[in-house]
Amino acid sequence: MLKLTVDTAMGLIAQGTNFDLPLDGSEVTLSDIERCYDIGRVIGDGNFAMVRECCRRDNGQTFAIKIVERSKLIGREHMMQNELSLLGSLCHPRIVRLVAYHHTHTHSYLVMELVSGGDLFEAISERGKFPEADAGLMVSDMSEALNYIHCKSIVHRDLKPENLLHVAADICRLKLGDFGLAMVVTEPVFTICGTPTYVAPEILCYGVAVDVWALGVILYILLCGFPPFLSRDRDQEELFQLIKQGQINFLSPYWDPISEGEKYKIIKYVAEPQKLVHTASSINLNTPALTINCLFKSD
Ligand SMILES: Nc1ncnc2c1ncn2[C@@H]1O[C@H](COP(=O)(O)OP(=O)(O)OP(=O)(O)O)[C@@H](O)[C@H]1O
Repeated sequence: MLKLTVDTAMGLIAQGTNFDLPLDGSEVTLSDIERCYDIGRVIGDGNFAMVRECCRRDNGQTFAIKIVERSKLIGREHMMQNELSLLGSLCHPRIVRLVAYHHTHTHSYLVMELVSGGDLFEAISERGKFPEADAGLMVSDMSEALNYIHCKSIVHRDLKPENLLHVAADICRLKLGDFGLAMVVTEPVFTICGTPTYVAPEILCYGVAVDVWALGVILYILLCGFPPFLSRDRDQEELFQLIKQGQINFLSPYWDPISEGEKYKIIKYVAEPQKLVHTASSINLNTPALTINCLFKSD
């Protein structure tokens, strides 16, 4: 048995018990993993990973285990590194906690806090849209998470409903996960990435403001059930054109019950990051994040 050690650089959490696997990232076998964890049902999947519930055999604690086939990451190894080093360095109640990670010859295993209420994408698919009060709570949680990472100059770059997890079913409180595309920004970046619906217009030159833009898009979807920028033919070029024009429409009858004040705030909110990004080197996104935080509190 190896005594569990804390890797403070990675921000890994000590459990203070004997544990069967090394936590320094050195290679183990699948049977080592299975000896430590009872790996259960699938709770989610993405382009690169399958996420399952798991239970530590020694003390019965449950976690989510993200299983990544390493062959799928060839050329994208940095995604795993980001998730380990950036997520591992974060500790915030609104951000999914990374507990440990293990590698076998073929797979990587990220053991994370289990956030059991399902992701926001599923919730939007089921409920369509949310009352302003619930949307306000969720936006406030996202805003707190963003504020925390932005203060550390970390940009998430893939803020979308699939990466926001409900703490419990029917409770509108969220935690942010999937830091595969996250990076530290010290100067404007010139890479296009993310998911088209949530991509900001300044995709050719941006900073942490891209997360604030995506939050604006999510807020719009929460309130009416469909995205503000949409190509009927699913044409990505057309979608990017619409995003660059930045014209937000509040279609009737969907937006009729929502106050003019809220609509104005959404426009301001989506417009704000663009203004900030154009001030280039000294990007400070705490301001819009706080603005978002107050969106539903001021009326
Ligand atoms: N800690 C967790 N607790 C509960 N469910 C989770 C957790 N982490 C991820 N999930 C579920 O698994 C899904 C996929 O996880 P994740 O987004 O991290 O995978 P990915 O392959 O990196 O995704 P992408 O395709 O966006 O790159 C999430 O949408 C969510 O439903």
